[in-house]
Amino acid sequence: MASTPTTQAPDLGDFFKSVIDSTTDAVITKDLHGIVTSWNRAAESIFGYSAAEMIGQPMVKVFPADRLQEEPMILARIGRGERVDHFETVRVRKDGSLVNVSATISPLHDSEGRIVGASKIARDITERIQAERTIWLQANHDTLTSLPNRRHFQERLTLELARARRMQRHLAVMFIDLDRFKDVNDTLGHQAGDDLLVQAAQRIRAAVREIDTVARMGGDEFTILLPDLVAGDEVEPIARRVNLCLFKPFTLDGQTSVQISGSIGVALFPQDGETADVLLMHADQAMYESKRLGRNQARHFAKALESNIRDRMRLTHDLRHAVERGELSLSLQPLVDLRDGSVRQHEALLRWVHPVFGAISPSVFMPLAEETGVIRDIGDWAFDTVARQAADRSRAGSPVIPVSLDVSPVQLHAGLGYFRRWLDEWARLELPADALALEIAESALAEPSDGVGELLQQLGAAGVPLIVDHFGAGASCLSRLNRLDIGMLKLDPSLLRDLGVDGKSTRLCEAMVQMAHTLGLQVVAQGVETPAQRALLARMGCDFGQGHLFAAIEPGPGAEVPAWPAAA
Ligand SMILES: Nc1nc2c(ncn2[C@@H]2O[C@H](COP(=O)(O)OP(=O)(O)OP(=O)(O)O)[C@@H](O)[C@H]2O)c(=O)[nH]1
Repeated sequence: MASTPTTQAPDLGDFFKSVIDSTTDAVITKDLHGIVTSWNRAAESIFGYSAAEMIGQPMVKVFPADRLQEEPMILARIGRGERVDHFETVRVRKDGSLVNVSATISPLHDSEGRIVGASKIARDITERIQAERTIWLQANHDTLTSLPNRRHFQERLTLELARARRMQRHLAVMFIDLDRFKDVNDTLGHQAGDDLLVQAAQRIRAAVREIDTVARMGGDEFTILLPDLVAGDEVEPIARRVNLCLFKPFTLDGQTSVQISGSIGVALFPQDGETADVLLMHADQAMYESKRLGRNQARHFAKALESNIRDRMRLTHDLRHAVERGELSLSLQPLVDLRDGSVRQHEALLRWVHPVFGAISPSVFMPLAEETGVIRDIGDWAFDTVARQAADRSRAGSPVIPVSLDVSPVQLHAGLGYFRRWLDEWARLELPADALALEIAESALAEPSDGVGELLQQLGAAGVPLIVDHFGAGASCLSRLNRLDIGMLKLDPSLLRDLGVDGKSTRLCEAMVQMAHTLGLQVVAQGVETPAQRALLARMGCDFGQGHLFAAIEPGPGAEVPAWPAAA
């Protein structure tokens, strides 16, 4: 800065001039019209204007456009003889940059006590404000995604609730939990998981309105605050957009394509809760309802709870007609020979696409089908479909690939008569007896009633290959394996989770494969997802693999984004 005379107020003695020029605070005086009358060295360095450039100029020359209204307010207070203490504001430097200042402005009096202007002492607090901002950002934001964190979200929610109450508006809280995110970490690594979280955060942010707050609550949980709603039904299309944006494949590490989905719960103010805590809790509960009903969907808290029972009744009712309405389909999952990669067999899995609710997870409809006994009709339909397809292939001269069907305890309790029709029909179609296998869950074997044990023996004797499904997931009943005519064991996917990562899990799998082979059983590993798992299983002698690695993750009907569940 040029060494121009800086203080031009004629009434200050040399002593005071040197004191004022030696301070690091800007010391400025102005008249009652806001015209600068003195400007010390520190003012020159803080604002970048020399005294010559400022004296005689309006003080507002250093005010940003959006703060111009502060000057009349300050001058009015000075005119009333009041002081403005530690006023924190922003000013603009000569180079256009902004500077945060804390100013104390006091009235200046002439020798007769009349107010003639104001003195202002201003301190540059830019560094302090930036440090405070950094601390605030760290305390209120998630470092991975840069989204607001739980604490910030709760603060915003509390503020917006107060506003919604005042303005008589609605407000919504959305709770989102990614589905099966753990699998991404487990199969592709934590870094890829992080990458997915960052991309998911960006997608969710882009799917909502500018005024909405998206936060990361931790792990794979996100929340959205939707303020200023006229009615709750505005939330539905937003929830849909969020479901859709998460359902589109993600590219991780620039190359691996991964598909996930999200389960959403919605709670509305005021109908579902009046406070931040209650709304968050209810949105969370509704999110769990979405998970329970098959994931990849959104549920509204009140509707979710109210309609829970109604939905069950409706699904139970509709399930009875699903067969005749053509809503069921079978998806064939290949069992791949781990030695040469050939497909030796298929498992036929049931899919149900409900006309209103969309794809319903088998984990939802199978228990209903069992409770109501409808599973017997559905089982018959599955058998007839499989038999027809096999007969068509056979007639066309193609080899019949063996297929297995899941059989529930309810079907087993129906006795041999139920299966006799299947066996007769299979024989009538001149299909190979060993080309139809039945899969029985390990749990059904644990304590089979006498009738079921006998039935399994009869089926085995009739040449029907029997497979134990989900072996190793529950109470494995090894003695049954020996007594019944079981030909194959399917290891539960949970056994593969830590394969190759954790030595114990790897040894456990190996031991199960050896044990099965000792008993003369073939082994299928279910839930094979990576080439590394496949190679390891092949090395330990496992016969077959089944899972995403072999069946491309095709969306198919089971993976459609379902409709918002309308209250029936
Ligand atoms: N990569 C990564 N993983 C995280 C982070 N924070 C938590 N996790 C993992 O996120 C996973 C959350 O899994 P859950 O939500 O319990 O389970 P999920 O696999 O999503 O299954 P569902 O929620 O039942 O669909 C856990 O495995 C955590 O270890 C993180 O910052 N980065």
